[in-house]
Amino acid sequence: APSGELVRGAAAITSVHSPYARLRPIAVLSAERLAISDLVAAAKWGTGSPIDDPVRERQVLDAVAEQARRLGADPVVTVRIFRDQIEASKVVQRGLHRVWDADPSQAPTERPDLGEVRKEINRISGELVRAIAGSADARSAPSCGPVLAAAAVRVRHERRLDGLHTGALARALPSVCVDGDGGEG
Ligand SMILES: C=C(O[C@@H]1C=C(C(=O)O)C=C[C@H]1O)C(=O)O
Repeated sequence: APSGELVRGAAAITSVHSPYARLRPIAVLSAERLAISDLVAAAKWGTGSPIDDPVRERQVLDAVAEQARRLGADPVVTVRIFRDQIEASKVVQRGLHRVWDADPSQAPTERPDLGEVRKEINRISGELVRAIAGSADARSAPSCGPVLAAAAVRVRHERRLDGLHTGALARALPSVCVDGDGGEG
């Protein structure tokens, strides 16, 4: 039989309370938000709608701040993380538009409705606010950076992310850990 120590070690890794279990959903939801950004890019392609939409960004940031407050989480930290999520979405959109400009045969032939796509973004953003609110301990632990990086690598492999989406995922995450680039430290 495995030693008690081994069992406790495995339990610590697989527990829903482990730092990995707390941080992995942030990486997963960030990757999902970036996958939806492909649809945002398709919705805007050929319409003249700009990739940067500061009015919509303000709405997104105000909404997540309010959700964080309702959950008793820190709205300032939540907004900081979402500024990176938005930048990452624009990395994906610009990258795809560049590819489609260079080779129009790769461009989407159907145009999704931007309003519908944004409803999906809102849903994922709400889940992400919950994941942020539930991970305060893991985000302030010294292990946060390495654990989050491990989660991102795993998501990259599971979802077979291409270079564009891998780079964008890295752009989405630097403020998640309290001592990350966006932190006060
Ligand atoms: C995703 C969009 O593109 C950009 C990114 C946003 C986001 O990540 O929420 C919001 C507005 C745009 O600047 C969008 O227009 O909905």
